[in-house]
Amino acid sequence: MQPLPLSSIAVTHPPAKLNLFLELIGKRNDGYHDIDTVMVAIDWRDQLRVQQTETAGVQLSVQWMPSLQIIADELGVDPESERGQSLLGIPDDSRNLVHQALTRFAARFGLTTGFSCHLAKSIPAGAGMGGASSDAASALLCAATLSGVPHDHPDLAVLAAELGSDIPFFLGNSLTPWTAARAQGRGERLTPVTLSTQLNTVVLFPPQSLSTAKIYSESSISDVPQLADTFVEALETGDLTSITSHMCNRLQEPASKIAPQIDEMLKSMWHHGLRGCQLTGSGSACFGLAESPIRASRLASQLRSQYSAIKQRGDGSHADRQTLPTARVVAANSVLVPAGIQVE
Ligand SMILES: C[C@@](CO)(OP(=O)(O)O)[C@H](O)COP(=O)(O)OP(=O)(O)OC[C@H]1O[C@@H](n2ccc(N)nc2=O)[C@H](O)[C@@H]1O
Ligand SMILES: Nc1ncnc2c1ncn2[C@@H]1O[C@H](COP(=O)(O)OP(=O)(O)O)[C@@H](O)[C@H]1O
Repeated sequence: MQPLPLSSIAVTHPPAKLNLFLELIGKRNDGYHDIDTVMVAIDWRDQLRVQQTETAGVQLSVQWMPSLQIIADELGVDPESERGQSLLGIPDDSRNLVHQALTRFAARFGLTTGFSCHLAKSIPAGAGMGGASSDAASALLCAATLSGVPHDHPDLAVLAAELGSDIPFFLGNSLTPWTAARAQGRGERLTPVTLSTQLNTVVLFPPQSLSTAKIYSESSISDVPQLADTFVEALETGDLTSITSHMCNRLQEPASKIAPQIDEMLKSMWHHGLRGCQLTGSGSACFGLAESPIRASRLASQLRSQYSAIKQRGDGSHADRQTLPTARVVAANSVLVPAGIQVE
């Protein structure tokens, strides 16, 4: 495949993910955990635009969609405050996984050119929704598209696994994209899972981001870990009752101890009629399943109005908003990974 002209811009919409099942199998010598997890990609997306540049290096700009202030208001935080910064501050330098992915890609494929990219965020950070990992996988695929590297080049999977445990899931399989996959080992050993029906979810993100490393370090491994086999069979039947009765997330307990609002959110989600309500990944976002897209959007608006009613009852001052329970509420259905790439 030939490299595209430098004027070409690759555009894609990295999806978030939810862990429908997550069990800790054991502690590894490299400090990671052996896990057995089943992830599904959902239609809550960032937007990434990548262009090649004549000069080497990576320039990255980042913004929140639709705007930082609107997202901060939804979360009830002051974007200038320390809390707002820790929740909404996304690095635009080598700390960003997109920057790291493009830098490693250029080195691995011996490029003399560089990349300029713009990342528009919608997926909350520190939510357990894999936002950074999904952006990094999309950055690798955009770079491959622009520089004429086939999407099934084995070095892309190597780079993904080096960059993070969740990135191989989002890299997907360009020949047969998947909606859900079982991830074992650190998360790099993937087995596609057939979803016989679309999953309709409602996701709540409270104004609190959690450190993946800290949640893992506070977790404990069961004497009898459950494997995901039975859950995968349930998923393949598409029967919601069977699916929800086999869902689990071993990281929910340590996360709830650190962020007690998680238990409140889950109680409210069950009360509204969502099913299989649980934490995703290392949190802090929680999700539940609904019988249809219509019901998911109806339950999402009920939860949204419940939160805004609570906010209204406050005196509206910054201090008051900092303590009121708030959350971003989104209805999203399952989608394919990798996300498609358009070239402008
Ligand atoms: C928890 C999960 C579940 O899907 O997702 P998130 O909650 O991050 O979205 C993943 O295991 C996170 O994958 P990822 O976010 O890529 O983690 P990494 O950057 O590779 O690792 C961050 C830290 O988490 C811990 N870690 C991660 C993966 C793993 N299998 N065992 C671990 O103990 C390690 O302390 C590691 O240093
Ligand atoms: N492209 C990115 N988008 C969001 N956060 C990023 C990105 N690159 C690096 N980060 C950093 O990664 C952390 C959030 O990672 P993310 O994958 O969104 O959360 P989680 O691992 O909980 O799913 C934050 O500390 C953030 O500063």
